[in-house]
Amino acid sequence: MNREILNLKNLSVSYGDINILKDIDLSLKKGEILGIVGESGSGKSTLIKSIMGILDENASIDGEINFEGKDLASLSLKDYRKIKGKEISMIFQNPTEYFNPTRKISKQFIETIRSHNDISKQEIQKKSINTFKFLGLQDGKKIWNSYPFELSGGMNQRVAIALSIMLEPKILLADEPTSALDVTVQAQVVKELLKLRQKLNTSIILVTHNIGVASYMSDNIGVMYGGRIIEYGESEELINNPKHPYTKILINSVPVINGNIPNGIEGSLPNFQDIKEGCVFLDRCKYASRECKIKVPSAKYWGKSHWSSCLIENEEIAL
Ligand SMILES: Nc1ncnc2c1ncn2[C@@H]1O[C@H](COP(=O)(O)OP(=O)(O)OP(=O)(O)O)[C@@H](O)[C@H]1O
Repeated sequence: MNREILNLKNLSVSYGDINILKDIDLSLKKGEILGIVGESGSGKSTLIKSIMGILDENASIDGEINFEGKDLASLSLKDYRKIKGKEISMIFQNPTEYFNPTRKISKQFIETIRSHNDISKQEIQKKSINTFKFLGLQDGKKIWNSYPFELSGGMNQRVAIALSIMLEPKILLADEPTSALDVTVQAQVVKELLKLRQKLNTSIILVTHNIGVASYMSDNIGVMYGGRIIEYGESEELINNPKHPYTKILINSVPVINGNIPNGIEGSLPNFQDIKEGCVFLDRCKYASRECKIKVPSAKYWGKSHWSSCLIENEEIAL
């Protein structure tokens, strides 16, 4: 059994007076890929930014982020900096957030790697070109000497992935890593992330709005709604046997080749400032009862690790 590498306990995050993440409990094992799915605005980025220690200045954090025996939420910025980028690294949705457009790739790699490790420029160049190759980028020398604007979006994303794995992080946080790319490049990036896990046993948290991508890649999936995890389980089990009405809607909204075009998801997420008591999915749930208005559902277990938080008896919820 692989050991646990990250454990979030009662993690809550607020921006000013507005609470966004509420009581998140999650665990990640060595070599595990955990998918976090939900619509835009459900709090997915806030979750991984809090693990990476890059929340905006107006954010406050409560609860624990335990990484190899240290609670990251209580570390000083200086100690956090030693971990982030090296032991925990992140791939952004848009590689332009990563690179400075006016500086060559080589300079940016050397600077980032040297801020953590004392290795020579030649060694960094050699390792970078090998990492480019590992990610299917053949012309490594040319890329090394390029500016980001000279590379395509797909190439930039893979070079950004190369930089984030150069120091062989134990955890890789991937925030919609494929959504800015065209479909063929998306498939390549997904394959490379899987290869990375296979080669280095890296643990990955993959944030995506696409439950199809999450189910293909992840061992376990957490479904996020209104800043809460509302269902969690082993991927295949969760996809084949969803329990929360929102998970069922999300699964039905995935386009199927040669199948019906899904209708999308009716309604919109609640405003965070309006979430008070009761179930967070209340306004969009056609099964909601009076009890759902006043009671926050606790986790109901359907198997060893599969749980959902919903008060409605599951037989009543049609797929
Ligand atoms: N610095 C901030 N100050 C105030 N509110 C913020 C800040 N950053 C994010 N939010 C709010 O937090 C909520 C959750 O945003 P978040 O980006 O985590 O969601 P998301 O699920 O990742 O969405 P997306 O897929 O669009 O990135 C949103 O309502 C957003 O407006």
